[in-house]
Amino acid sequence: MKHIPNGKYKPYPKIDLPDRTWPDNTITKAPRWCSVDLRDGNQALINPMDMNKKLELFALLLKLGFKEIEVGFPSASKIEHDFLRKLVDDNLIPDDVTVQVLVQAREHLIAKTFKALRGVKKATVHLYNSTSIAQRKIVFSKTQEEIIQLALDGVDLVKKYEADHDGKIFLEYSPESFTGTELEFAARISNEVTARWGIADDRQVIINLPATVEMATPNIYADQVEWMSRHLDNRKNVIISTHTHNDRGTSIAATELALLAGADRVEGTLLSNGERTGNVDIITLALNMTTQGIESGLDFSDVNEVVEVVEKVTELPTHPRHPYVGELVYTAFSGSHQDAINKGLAYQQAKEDPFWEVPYLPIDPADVGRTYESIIRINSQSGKGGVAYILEKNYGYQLPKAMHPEIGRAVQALSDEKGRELEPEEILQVFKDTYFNINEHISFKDVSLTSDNGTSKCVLTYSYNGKEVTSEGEGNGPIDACKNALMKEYNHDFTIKSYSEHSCGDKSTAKAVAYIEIQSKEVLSCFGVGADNDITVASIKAMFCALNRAFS
Ligand SMILES: CC(=O)SCCNC(=O)CCNC(=O)[C@H](O)C(C)(C)COP(=O)(O)OP(=O)(O)OC[C@H]1O[C@@H](n2cnc3c(N)ncnc32)[C@H](O)[C@@H]1OP(=O)(O)O
Ligand SMILES: CC(C)C(=O)C(=O)O
Ligand SMILES: [Mg+2]
Repeated sequence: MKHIPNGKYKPYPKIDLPDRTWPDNTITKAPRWCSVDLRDGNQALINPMDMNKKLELFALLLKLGFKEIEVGFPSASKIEHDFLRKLVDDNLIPDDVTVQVLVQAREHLIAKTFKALRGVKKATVHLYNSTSIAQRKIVFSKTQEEIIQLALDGVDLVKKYEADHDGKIFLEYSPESFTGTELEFAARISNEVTARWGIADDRQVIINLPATVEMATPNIYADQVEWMSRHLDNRKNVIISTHTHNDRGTSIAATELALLAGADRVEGTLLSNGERTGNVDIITLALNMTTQGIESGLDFSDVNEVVEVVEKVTELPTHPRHPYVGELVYTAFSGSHQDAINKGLAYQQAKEDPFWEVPYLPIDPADVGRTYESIIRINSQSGKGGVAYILEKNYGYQLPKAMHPEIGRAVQALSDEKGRELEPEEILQVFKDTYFNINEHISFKDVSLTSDNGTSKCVLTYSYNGKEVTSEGEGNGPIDACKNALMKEYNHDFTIKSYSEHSCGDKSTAKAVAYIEIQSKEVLSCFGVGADNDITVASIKAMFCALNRAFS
């Protein structure tokens, strides 16, 4: 690895909180959710959304159940302004939804923001300024006092425009780049902001603690949130909000631990769209709660629709392994996983208690609008159980368990040869080639059967080495009678080791399928399959199939 100069990177300091309580807590209820897709998500896009895309995403967010939606930065550009106006003018904001707008502590921007908010019944004005050591020094060249003054000037301006606004205004304040800010300073500026706003029981304030850049392990963020929770004045009227980014890949963990540490509200996006590595993914957070039996308050019962809309408006693809929604997350390729899922699904279906205990699947795919059909796919890592599953679920063949290794080997030979995943049709073709499209030294032609006092009698016609033969036989059942008829001419001795049958298809197209396993001196086990409208004929065909496979 390239040499990195000593001291270029430094460890993030520990938080002095020896009596931290969050490690002993558990999440028992959902937080207040706020989507920032239309703002943080949008500002990070190669092509920011146009009006139609914003409207489509807004409609989706409402459908999912969001009650707080950051709709943009209306003072930033015409489209941001026009979108908010469109929502207001076309009456698209439901009464129980609060729209949120982001703004800097600058008068002309706050003035424009309130102009755009005209007619909004309930809005959160989200005021931010960076408080981090680096930004104070590099971007603003301001002292702590000057940065506090900047924030307080912003609060004064919001109050000034609030007075003329016909509707309810809530204040959200973000000490932006919180994770790069000394905790004492973050608490001080937040307390000055809430006091200047006039925090009270009927005038609560959202203090958002952004991991604008994720800089440390998630336990550190939890410590910071607990520390702030203890140091914020009038805590009962402060809504502590999280806003995590995913620079270190742990935004989900950081948010969950922050909830343990006392956060009340979560800002995030769908599928993690947002600056750089993205904002925290609300789908994952919410469905993590669902899998713990907690009502998330959001409806992710059709994740495919969510993915479709988000991919369309962001023009970004979704990783196939994205938690809960990726194309491959309800699919198992490897044999032991397939076997366990297969058994687990059967077990789950058979029991009355709803507790979900299917191995390898932390959530029932049906609960998020995904199907069982795609669960098991076949490649060279797959086992016999997966092959049997595909043949049963897709084509109705219920292969006896003892037959699984035989067909499993045939399918694996093909996937090894192809070096890729096999489609269900290719697996069916292997099945047909193995049991139906085979060389025949002996083939079934016709049978007539009678029964007399428990004895079956048959007249069996078949061709053997090119010659047509008709012979009679008796036995304790039709198959036994046919076997005895056959043995008068056929020169391979064999016994029938196992037999099973089932019907396949719906009433109008149903046919019988039979499986016969034979054994002889030369062959320990060989299966044959037969299908016919008549179950007895299907069984005889299965016997002929087994003989052809064993002795051709
Ligand atoms: C972490 C986040 O996601 S924060 C949100 C970031 N989102 C965006 O920036 C998207 C929308 N932003 C924009 O369109 C533009 O930046 C605007 C319209 C807001 C402002 O545009 P402009 O004034 O033309 O340019 P710009 O953003 O570069 O302004 C920088 C100035 O604002 C100051 N500034 C930056 N943030 C703030 C703030 N929160 N409060 C007050 N002043 C601020 C800077 O110190 C700088 O001051 P200087 O000109 O004295 O050096
Ligand atoms: C505006 C703020 C909250 C933000 O997006 C961030 O800090 O990441
Ligand atoms: Mg952000």
